[in-house]
Amino acid sequence: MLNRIDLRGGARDPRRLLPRAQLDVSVAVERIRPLVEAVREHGYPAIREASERFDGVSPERLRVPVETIRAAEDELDPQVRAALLESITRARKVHADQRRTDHTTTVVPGGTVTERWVPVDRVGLYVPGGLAMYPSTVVMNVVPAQAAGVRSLVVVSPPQKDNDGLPDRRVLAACALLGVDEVYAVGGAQAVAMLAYGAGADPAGDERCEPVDMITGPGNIWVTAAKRLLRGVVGIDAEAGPTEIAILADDTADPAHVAADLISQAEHDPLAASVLVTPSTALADAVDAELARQAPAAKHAERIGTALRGEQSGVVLVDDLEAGLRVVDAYAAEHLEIQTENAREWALRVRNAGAVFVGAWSPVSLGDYCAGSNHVLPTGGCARHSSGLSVQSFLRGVHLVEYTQEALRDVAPHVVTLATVEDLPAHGQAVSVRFPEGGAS
Ligand SMILES: NC(=O)c1ccc[n+]([C@@H]2O[C@H](COP(=O)([O-])OP(=O)(O)OC[C@H]3O[C@@H](n4cnc5c(N)ncnc54)[C@H](O)[C@@H]3O)[C@@H](O)[C@H]2O)c1
Ligand SMILES: N[C@H](CO)Cc1c[nH]c[nH+]1
Ligand SMILES: [Zn+2]
Repeated sequence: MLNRIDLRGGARDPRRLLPRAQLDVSVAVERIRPLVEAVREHGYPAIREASERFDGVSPERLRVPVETIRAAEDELDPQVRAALLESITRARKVHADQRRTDHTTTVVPGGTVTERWVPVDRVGLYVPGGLAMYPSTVVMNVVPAQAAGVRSLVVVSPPQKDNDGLPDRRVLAACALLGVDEVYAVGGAQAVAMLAYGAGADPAGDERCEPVDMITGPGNIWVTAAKRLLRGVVGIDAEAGPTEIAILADDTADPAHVAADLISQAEHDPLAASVLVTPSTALADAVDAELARQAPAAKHAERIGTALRGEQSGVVLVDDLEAGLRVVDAYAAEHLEIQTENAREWALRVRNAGAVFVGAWSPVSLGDYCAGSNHVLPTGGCARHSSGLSVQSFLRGVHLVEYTQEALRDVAPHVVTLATVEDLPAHGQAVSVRFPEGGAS
């Protein structure tokens, strides 16, 4: 069922040979550029037009009334409430430990640098809602932002035809559980553009959305493309686009579990990627047989089948686990499962992955909801340079530089020398002028 890529015999450039979708983010950026421009120029009317076109519904007012958010919590199924609260509690535990403390370094007597961690002021959190609904993503966005101390949080999520053009009810309830009361019914690239540029007074009323300083959260390829396009106008977290799972497995792995995990992430999107890397042809054959058995019976069989058959998915055959490790490092998956003997030892050697799931009892689905870890993770190879969402994503390190007169006098000749080397003498002069008696050059 899965495409086979045979890297046995020492293929030299695994990164080029590994499966990845052709419709990549750079192509999508050009397609959404006019829409983003229209939102910047026209605000609400352009957003409405895009919602009508892509979501088939455009609510009269984009901002969800606070009473509607609260009512969604009141109406929440008790079992769903309990599960969300468990997810919030576990996520809060892990994220509380991520908070960095300010630190002062005494560089020389009288000369200190203090690093202060200052939260971003206003943040826009994207919660997807196209093919699936994501109350869990409210948790994964909001918990780290709150732990960082962000003062102003706004959630955007696509309008739903079956909820009067409001975002999904469970998404609204999760917002209420976390105390978020600024929510807009808008999704896709238009939501990202609205957050970045703000949207002025709505002709239909008096609402307005103030621009944010940073946008975080996952989404489909259009959302990811808009984040890439608007990076710089606003800060963004890593690109967290269509989901990916890679599994490094040997003969000890259970093919039924491996197949179920590959299917679980293929369920997100026809563009999702499911990749098995193994030295065992016996396992590859058994997983294929399991996929053929399990995938057609899944609720979302159609998009699962599209994702599994797509060029972005496949089985990569390698000589041994050492070669497999090089392959998964080159691939840099959003999620990497290690289902091998001594899984932890292999996991600790992984350099590039959004998150690593170790052994038979830590499937990606656990991390999606209730492990305590964050599920907003870098895709498309971005795990080579970026991390998943964390408290740190919402903090900026600001240096406080404090030198006494004596400490500045001591180092002044070095500053003047470096300024002269760079032919920026005014820099040196800004120090020398403070010591007219000399000694600064
Ligand atoms: N990497 C991560 O951390 C992570 C986490 C959760 C989900 N995901 C991914 O998020 C995605 C969720 O996708 P989804 O579709 O369910 O919800 P979504 O909210 O991301 O996308 C739906 C929105 O896309 C917009 N849209 C559709 N076609 C468009 C077009 N041609 N141009 C501009 N906008 C368009 C619609 O307006 C709609 O509001 C999946 O790909 C899933 O794999 C990733
Ligand atoms: N697997 C997704 C991250 O790529 C997160 C998620 C949310 N709900 C289910 N799964
Ligand atoms: Zn998932």
